[in-house]
Amino acid sequence: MSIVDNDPTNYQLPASPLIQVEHLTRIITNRTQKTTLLHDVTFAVPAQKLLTINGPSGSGKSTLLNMLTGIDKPTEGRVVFAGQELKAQGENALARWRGRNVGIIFQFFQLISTLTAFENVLLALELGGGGGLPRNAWRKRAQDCLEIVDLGSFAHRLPSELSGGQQQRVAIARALANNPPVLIADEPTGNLDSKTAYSVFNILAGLTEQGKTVIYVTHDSQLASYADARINLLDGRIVSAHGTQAIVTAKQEEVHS
Ligand SMILES: Nc1ncnc2c1ncn2[C@@H]1O[C@H](COP(=O)(O)OP(=O)(O)OP(=O)(O)O)[C@@H](O)[C@H]1O
Repeated sequence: MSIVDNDPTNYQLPASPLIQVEHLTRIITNRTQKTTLLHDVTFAVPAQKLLTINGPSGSGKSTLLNMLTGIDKPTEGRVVFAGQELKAQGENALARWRGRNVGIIFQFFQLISTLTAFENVLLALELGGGGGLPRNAWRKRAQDCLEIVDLGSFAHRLPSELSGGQQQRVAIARALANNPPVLIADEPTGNLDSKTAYSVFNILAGLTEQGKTVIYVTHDSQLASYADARINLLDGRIVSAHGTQAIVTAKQEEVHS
């Protein structure tokens, strides 16, 4: 077991972590067996950086994301977000916390097909309460979010009139609508060709300069390597990490990549 912060390009003072993941273990028990989906996972998510969670199918990425968003609870360990432990909150409080603090971006965009790009973003403001803005500022905010992802002139198109990459940019605009400090993207480019994937990755990476902390889950190790910080998972354990304080729990002979 070792603590690593071994990226030679990480010469700046590390930003203080916004999210601390401490000894997370998730075990599922059914009638016949116990399955360990995550095993003693510890790392810090640096504020205003993009951190990738990388690993092959079945390595535990989605399980870990569900803990980070408070959708699932760990069997052991805890997630501490800006000093507050998630587990300590009830379901309703957690849902409110998610609405204020986390914008989620999905692999298949999950835009509402009958609404325009603008209306999809506006709906997020209506459902999320506008991120502290008065109602009369929401339409401008929706348009501004589309401008951030360079889709201002596509605001009145339906999702079916947009390319896959453009739809994912609308989904990023929607995630930004209520101005959360953290964006969590679950295989956001898994459904896109590599060139489009790279441009969507760049948009998300660029948002760190506007103060956002981005957690980006991907099975694409090349894309993951462009990130400020990354952890690599295999069989529910961290097998390596760069640019973040993480505890590697895999034994050397278990590392396949
Ligand atoms: N409810 C469950 N019961 C038993 N095993 C589960 C359950 N949910 C997930 N698993 C197993 O846990 C492991 C981790 O799954 P997880 O979905 O977190 O992986 P992943 O890295 O996100 O994979 P993918 O890239 O394919 O989405 C897998 O082996 C999966 O089969």
